[in-house]
Amino acid sequence: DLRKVAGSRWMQMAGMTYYLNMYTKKSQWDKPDEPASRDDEDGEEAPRAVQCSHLLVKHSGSRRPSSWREENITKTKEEAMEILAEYRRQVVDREIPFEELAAQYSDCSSAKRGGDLGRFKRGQMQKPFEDAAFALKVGQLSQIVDTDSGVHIILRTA
Ligand SMILES: N=C(N)NCCC[C@H](NC(=O)[C@@H]1CCC/C1=C/[C@H](COP(=O)(O)O)NC=O)C(N)=O
Repeated sequence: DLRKVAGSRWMQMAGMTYYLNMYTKKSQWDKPDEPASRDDEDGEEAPRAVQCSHLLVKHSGSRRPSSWREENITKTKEEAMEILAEYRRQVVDREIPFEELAAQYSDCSSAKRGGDLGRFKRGQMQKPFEDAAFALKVGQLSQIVDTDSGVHIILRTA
């Protein structure tokens, strides 16, 4: 019954007939026959907390279209995406270190720390950011991530 399954950190989603591993956030149709494991498919343990740096480019649709860099941010979301895609290319092609670009161009106050947000657990950051961050391996750079703050690239550092 549900309690026994849930007790083993699997959760049957109400009304649906699939099971969610509360550690890895992976879901499956068939009822699990053993307690949920922390390890995901490639044996990596699902982290409880991650440390990330990010480079945020805000736009006119951002929840707070203002930053230390620019009092009143009016660029469109499309323009922000183009700008951020170029920053991402410079990082991938190792033209400029991530920290340097974040320090100079990120619209988040974390720019002062090269984009470092410190360690955080699930439940602290906006969901799209959290999901992207927790899917990264240490040292990996995300694709462009869209939140109410604007558009970001995320580097997992620990
Ligand atoms: N725990 C740490 N270090 N700080 C608390 C973070 C709170 C969290 N923030 C975010 O989710 C945005 C997206 C990822 C980073 C982030 C930074 C925002 C972006 O700028 P804003 O849209 O706020 O002007 N600036 C600060 O909060 C939230 N739940 O709103």
